[in-house]
Amino acid sequence: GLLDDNHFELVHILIKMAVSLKSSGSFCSTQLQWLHSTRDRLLYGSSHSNAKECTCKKTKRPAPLCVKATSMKVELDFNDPSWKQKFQEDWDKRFNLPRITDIYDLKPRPTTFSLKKNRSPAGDENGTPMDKWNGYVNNDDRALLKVIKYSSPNSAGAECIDPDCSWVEQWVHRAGPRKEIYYEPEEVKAAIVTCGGLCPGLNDVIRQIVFTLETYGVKNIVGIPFGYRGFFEKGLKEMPLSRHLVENINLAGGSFLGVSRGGAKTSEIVDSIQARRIDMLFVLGGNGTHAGANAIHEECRKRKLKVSVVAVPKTIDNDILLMDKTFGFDTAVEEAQRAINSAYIEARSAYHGIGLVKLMGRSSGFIAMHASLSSGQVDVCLIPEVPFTLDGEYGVLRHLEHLLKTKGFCVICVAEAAGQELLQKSGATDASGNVILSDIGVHMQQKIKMHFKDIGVPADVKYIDPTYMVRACRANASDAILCTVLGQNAVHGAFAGFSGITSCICNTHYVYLPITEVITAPKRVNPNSRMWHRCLTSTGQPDFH
Ligand SMILES: Nc1ncnc2c1ncn2[C@@H]1O[C@H](COP(=O)(O)OP(=O)(O)OP(=O)(O)O)[C@@H](O)[C@H]1O
Ligand SMILES: O=P(O)(O)OC[C@H]1O[C@](O)(CO)[C@@H](O)[C@@H]1O
Ligand SMILES: [Mg+2]
Repeated sequence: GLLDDNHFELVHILIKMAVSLKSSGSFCSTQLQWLHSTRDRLLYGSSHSNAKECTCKKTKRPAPLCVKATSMKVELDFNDPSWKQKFQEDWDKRFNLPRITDIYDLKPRPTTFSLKKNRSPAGDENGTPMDKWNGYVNNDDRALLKVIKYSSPNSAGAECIDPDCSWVEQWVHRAGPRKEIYYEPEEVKAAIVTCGGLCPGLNDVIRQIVFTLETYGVKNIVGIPFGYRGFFEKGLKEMPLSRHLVENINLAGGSFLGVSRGGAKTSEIVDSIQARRIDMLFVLGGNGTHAGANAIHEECRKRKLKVSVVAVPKTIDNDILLMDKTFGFDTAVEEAQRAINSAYIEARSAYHGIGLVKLMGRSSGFIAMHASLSSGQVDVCLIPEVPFTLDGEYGVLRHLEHLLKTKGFCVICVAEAAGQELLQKSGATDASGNVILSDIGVHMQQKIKMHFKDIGVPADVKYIDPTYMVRACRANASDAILCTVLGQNAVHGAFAGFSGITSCICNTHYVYLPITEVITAPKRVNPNSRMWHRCLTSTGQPDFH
């Protein structure tokens, strides 16, 4: 809070000093982290680390010179030779999966899930005993979350734990069917609910959850209509689901069950879960939905209910932490680049044509960045993580003048959350409490028209806002596969007795993460990442400030 733009150079020098001073033992490990986040704040207007001010126990330095990462339960001192071990112990605790056996003394039973048909109780048709069959995932199986060893904090996109960027293994739990399960399938009632905005692939996940539940032998499967609202709104009836009913739902976009925002009252939802005798709840949604799912899981624990709450991360925005991507993102990008292509054709065919496309993304610029990269037709990509100015010598408008002069036309892709600081805030929120953003697309359209009128240069502005078209379609092939795997794994996770987890893909492997670890903040594009740099290489745009 004490630093402003003039101090950027100072912070930079301090970072360099901190790295060289670390061996002297006088520097608290987390001070470096704070310096990095301060530099990010000065550079990008926001911090990219989850650092929060605190007091360093070791050096007793006053805040804010010592910080503790919000996600870390222990404070690390990198001069302590055992810091790595402490980090890993803390990591294992954080990523340990909550289980129903944490509150119940339950005995598991052999799984009913098997891909081997016609087996005898003692073994399969070839005489192989079932316990030798290796189609199951062991509870001790792990996948590595990060695989790059950065040699310096200055490496592109570096995510370092200590100033040396030491290699520290960060293991997460592998997803999949276990040999032993904690529910009698015949007695299980399973429910599925889809919350938040629409997203391609919702129906694919619902369908796979139903298929997999039936494979275990579950007979009682229901859909909760219209998101969390379906738990307590009078007149909304649960929908019985079966393989037969959901067989073809993946052929259409949207949600077979309906979605909604707002109205999440955890205690009423859990009252309803109890009254309906639901044993497993599968929750499909984004950040807000995951926070809701975790609250339901915690409330079930408090009431000592044997209920497994398993989430599947859905959002076209791709803004959920730690995972490679959320389902629906790929399809949204594919649809978005169609809009860019139309803008390109319009701009290319007009005299001094300027194509402008606004793309969704409540907190992050992932759709805009990826659609710009995939289309290859964008000259200027603007995302919320990278501040820009429209006016002035280094502003976007001056660059558009240059583009019209040099190539005769241009295409701009702007993320809906970009440049909000340039607009008047409405202060309004939606039913879930999400801020309703001001319209950067319309603002830019007007500014561009006015600017070229003022300087007396003709410009033909074509504005495209594809909004709901990018998310109301059915999943493409890669999303359909992702949905299939995540949906099946969600069911395996519930039968394995986990609750308060999400089924996702990390570093190309399918894993379970505790929900608590993915809801601390929305995931955002790192302006230091190679991906953003690739986007800049592709568009050829300069810095706009
Ligand atoms: N912190 C929270 N605790 C409990 N419930 C929440 C919380 N935040 C949001 N919810 C509930 O979760 C549901 C979905 O939230 P939201 O509308 O923000 O969508 P989302 O899951 O983030 O998906 P999208 O990516 O479409 O925005 C809503 O019913 C909302 O009331
Ligand atoms: O208009 P709705 O349905 O509330 O949703 C709009 C928001 O939902 C998303 O599609 C997903 O979070 C955002 O990109 C967008 O800001
Ligand atoms: Mg949300």
